[in-house]
Amino acid sequence: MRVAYSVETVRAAERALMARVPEGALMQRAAAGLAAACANALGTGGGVYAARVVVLTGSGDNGGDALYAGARLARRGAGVTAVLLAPQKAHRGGLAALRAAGGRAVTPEDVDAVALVHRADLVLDGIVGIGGKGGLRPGAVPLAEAARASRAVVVAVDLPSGVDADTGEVRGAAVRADMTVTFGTYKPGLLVDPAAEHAGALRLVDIGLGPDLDGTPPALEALQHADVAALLPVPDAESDKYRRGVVGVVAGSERYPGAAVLAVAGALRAGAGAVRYVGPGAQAVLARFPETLVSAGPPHKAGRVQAWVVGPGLGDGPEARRAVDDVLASDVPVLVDADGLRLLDRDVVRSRTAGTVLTPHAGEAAALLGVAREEVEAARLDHVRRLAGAFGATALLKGSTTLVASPEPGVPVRVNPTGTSWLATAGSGDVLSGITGSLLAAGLAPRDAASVGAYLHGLSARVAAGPVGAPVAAHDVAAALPGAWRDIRS
Ligand SMILES: NC(=O)C1=CN([C@@H]2O[C@H](COP(=O)(O)OP(=O)(O)OC[C@H]3O[C@@H](n4cnc5c(N)ncnc54)[C@H](O)[C@@H]3O)[C@@H](O)[C@H]2O)[C@@H](O)CC1
Ligand SMILES: Nc1ncnc2c1ncn2[C@@H]1O[C@H](COP(=O)(O)OP(=O)(O)O)[C@@H](O)[C@H]1O
Ligand SMILES: [K+]
Repeated sequence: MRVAYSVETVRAAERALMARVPEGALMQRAAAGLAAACANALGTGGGVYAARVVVLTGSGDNGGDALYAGARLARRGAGVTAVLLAPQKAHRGGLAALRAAGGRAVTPEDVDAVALVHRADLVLDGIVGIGGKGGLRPGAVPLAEAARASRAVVVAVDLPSGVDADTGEVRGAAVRADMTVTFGTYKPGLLVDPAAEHAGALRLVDIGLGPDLDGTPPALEALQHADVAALLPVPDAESDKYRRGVVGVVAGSERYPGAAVLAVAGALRAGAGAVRYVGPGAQAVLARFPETLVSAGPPHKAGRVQAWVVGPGLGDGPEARRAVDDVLASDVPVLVDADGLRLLDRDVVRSRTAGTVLTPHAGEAAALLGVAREEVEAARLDHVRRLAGAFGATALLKGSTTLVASPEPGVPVRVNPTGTSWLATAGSGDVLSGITGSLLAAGLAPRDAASVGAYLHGLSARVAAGPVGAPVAAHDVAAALPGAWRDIRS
């Protein structure tokens, strides 16, 4: 499991650790890891010797880390120039170390710092770290823009400056890095868009915080292969199709029969022993998947299921509404997606005794919360938590960096590490609904079903798109599920 802790938790752990180690030790550990990562990045170009390194230096310890790392690179022969954005407040020890190693420090008033950045091989962003508030100050903006436009490798120190470490929000100008070297633990903002998109590749440097973080719940967690492998429902010798779980799918309409086919496609390959389909798309479903058990009539007459999926392509007529009410009245877990989200009654969801999983994209989440779509996209972590709290349900917010929040406060949000923007294709959400519903039917808890569902879905899309990347259709994602499943279990 990859975990991210809030700034408050990081600060407390750092205080505890600092009390036990010599003064400055943590910063040296950070700087050593940072310099090694920079040397590595330069190694793929011309190497450290004679490389032109510019250190964008702010007023806090983030600048201190960057200056000490700059000193280490200077000792290995790099030409290092620190651009001091707040000359009076630049970290004294770091500055002295840089000068002693043969580096120099300038201010944007003395020199054309933008031109320096344009000529650099490597730019270290030590403007601001976990102490940052808001976007970049105006003085730093042209330098951040120049770094992005230049050929230099841009390495952010701890965080790309200007992004919010706790929320993943970017409320102003921010550095865009090729790589972020972060210290002690990941911060939530490094894993959640839009901030995550600014971070580039992530490197974690161990500074010894582990023991002081243990025992505090992280703010965010990301499953990895081993975690998912442990959760996947695998049949044993005693299994039969009913014990593996039966998932009911209420999806599709005369107008959108394809949504039914895609939801069933996901459900069939995600662990349940059987799939029941209820709705007007039965013919289309059977033509493609003869193994589906289809029935007409209301869902509660379809036979026993261990979980329902309701919503994809359902339309919003009276029958669709009745189907949503019918399913929500059941005593088994229910996943509500797409049109179902427009038809559900919040109080009904809140009063359910079995689990409910809501799977909106940003637009649907915005409608459920009565806010603008842009607000949800700008503050995904905040809104997924609000959604789960408001509906007393597990909320899976789709999009780049899909998030899963539980209704109980204090439970870490899960962020999905798989996925690809090739998934932004019509119908791929229907496949996700089927997968996640199938996992619910197989007995996974709502939070596990939603996060494992997103993981499988994202991995399947990567498998389907291939290592170089190519357009995939939603049915390709469903077809790639067995390959993703095998990859996780191998
Ligand atoms: N505390 C520790 O033990 C360690 C801290 N480390 C480093 O220290 C950093 C935190 O240092 P600080 O607490 O000094 O905080 P920062 O260096 O992140 O920033 C604080 C300073 O930046 C200014 N500032 C705030 N928002 C700004 C903005 N938007 N634009 C420009 N300036 C802004 C503040 O006025 C303040 O002077 C971490 O991110 C990490 O890089 C590491 O050395 C590891 C150990
Ligand atoms: N830019 C992106 N990067 C990664 N995944 C994405 C991106 N855009 C969309 N997706 C994923 O694609 C799927 C689209 O689902 P959805 O919006 O419901 O579409 P549809 O209703 O057409 O099925 C979701 O799983 C979502 O997380
Ligand atoms: K930074």
